[in-house]
Amino acid sequence: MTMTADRSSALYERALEVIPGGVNSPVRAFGSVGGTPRFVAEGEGARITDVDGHRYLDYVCSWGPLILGHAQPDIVAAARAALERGSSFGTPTRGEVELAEAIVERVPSVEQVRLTSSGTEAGMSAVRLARGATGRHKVVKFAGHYHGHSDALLAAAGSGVATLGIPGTPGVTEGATADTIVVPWNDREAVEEAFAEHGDDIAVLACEPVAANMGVVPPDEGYLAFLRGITARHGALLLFDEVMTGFRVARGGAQEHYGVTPDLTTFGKVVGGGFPLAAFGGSADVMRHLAPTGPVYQAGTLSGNPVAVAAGLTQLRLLDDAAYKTLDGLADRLIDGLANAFQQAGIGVHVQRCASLFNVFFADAPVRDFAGAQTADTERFAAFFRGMLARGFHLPPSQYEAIFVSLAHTTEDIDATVAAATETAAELS
Ligand SMILES: Cc1ncc(COP(=O)(O)O)c(C=O)c1O
Ligand SMILES: N[C@H](C=O)CCC(=O)O
Repeated sequence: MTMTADRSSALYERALEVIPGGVNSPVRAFGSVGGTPRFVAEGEGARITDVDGHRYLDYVCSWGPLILGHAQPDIVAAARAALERGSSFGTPTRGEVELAEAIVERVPSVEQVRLTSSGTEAGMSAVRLARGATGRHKVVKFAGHYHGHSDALLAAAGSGVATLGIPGTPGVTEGATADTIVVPWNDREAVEEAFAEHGDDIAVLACEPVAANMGVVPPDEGYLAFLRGITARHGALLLFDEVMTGFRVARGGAQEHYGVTPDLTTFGKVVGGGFPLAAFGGSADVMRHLAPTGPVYQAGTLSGNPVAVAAGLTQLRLLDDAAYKTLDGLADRLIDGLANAFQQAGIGVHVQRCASLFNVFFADAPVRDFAGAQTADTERFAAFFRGMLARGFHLPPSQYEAIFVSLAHTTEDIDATVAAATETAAELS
């Protein structure tokens, strides 16, 4: 069970000299679980191999995009063919139109869509558009929800901000968040109070329809419909950040799963097929405010990059109803197995989920909001993470993140994961 990580450690030492914290996104550091991040040499299907030659069953899947697994042959072929035709043109291509049509067809609330290179850009642009379209200033967001790292949305954020316990980010001025109102998730009264006080000036209420950057915390029954109602009554826009949930929890995302229609939606991860591509969209009436049609400026040198577009389009086309059924079935099997493993070990956990999006909270009670997530036992999560890594299972290195299964995982993989979790849980008890 002792695994040497000599080459990963050596690369990490080199990285620490030239890259802040040795990583290009904070969640990749093993900050809250201890040890050295594994430097990956290659991935295939559900597995990655690190530079020391160890193979891991991967449950990070690039933090969500790789819903079909690593180096999926159709995606590789589509990206390669696109690359051979040219990597970027800075002028429109057919693929962009086809990807926009594919999104619009799957997500009825979206009549028009603009492609960006990251979820952060999509969220930032959607908020700017909401402000421009309504002529209002304020944004309501939820504690523990993460919409990327643009200044106005970084207040009380989840993901790495939560993992590292960063209270507020230096460099984000008070002015930048002065119009951001943060409320607790699943709390109706707090939202009502925010609208009672600022209703005339709220441009947009943004949420992850399933919170998945503070662990996975689904909305209480009827909560999304409540948000739809109150925003509509006050003339504010409702923004669903479906960067995580889009094309994962259902073909049409969380809005299809819960039957609630937002005004604006952001996408990322799955829509880019593992390449830097994201998007935001909404009704034509709202989207017409964007330049060049309207005055709200938004742009990007590599937006709609043809290689990323080819990969994303191929991935979306492969995700039919049967694919989601299979994915949810794999998640069912894993979730049941994990719950049993911890029950046998006498360890209290709550495995929270929406479709195939889930995580394990070491907590006595279900988690409904960020404050609840913060009371879960992160030390125990870290010990579980280390036990699983040593057995060849690569989980996200934080309880504030979701665990991702892909269609490349097999039932045998899931059963092997459950067996490893059973051993690890027995060690923890
Ligand atoms: C829900 C959500 N929104 C936005 C983002 C930001 O996307 P990106 O990392 O591509 O900037 C992420 C992930 O990082 C996310 O999970
Ligand atoms: N939780 C983040 C997004 O989903 C993880 C990705 C990152 O920030 O690197």
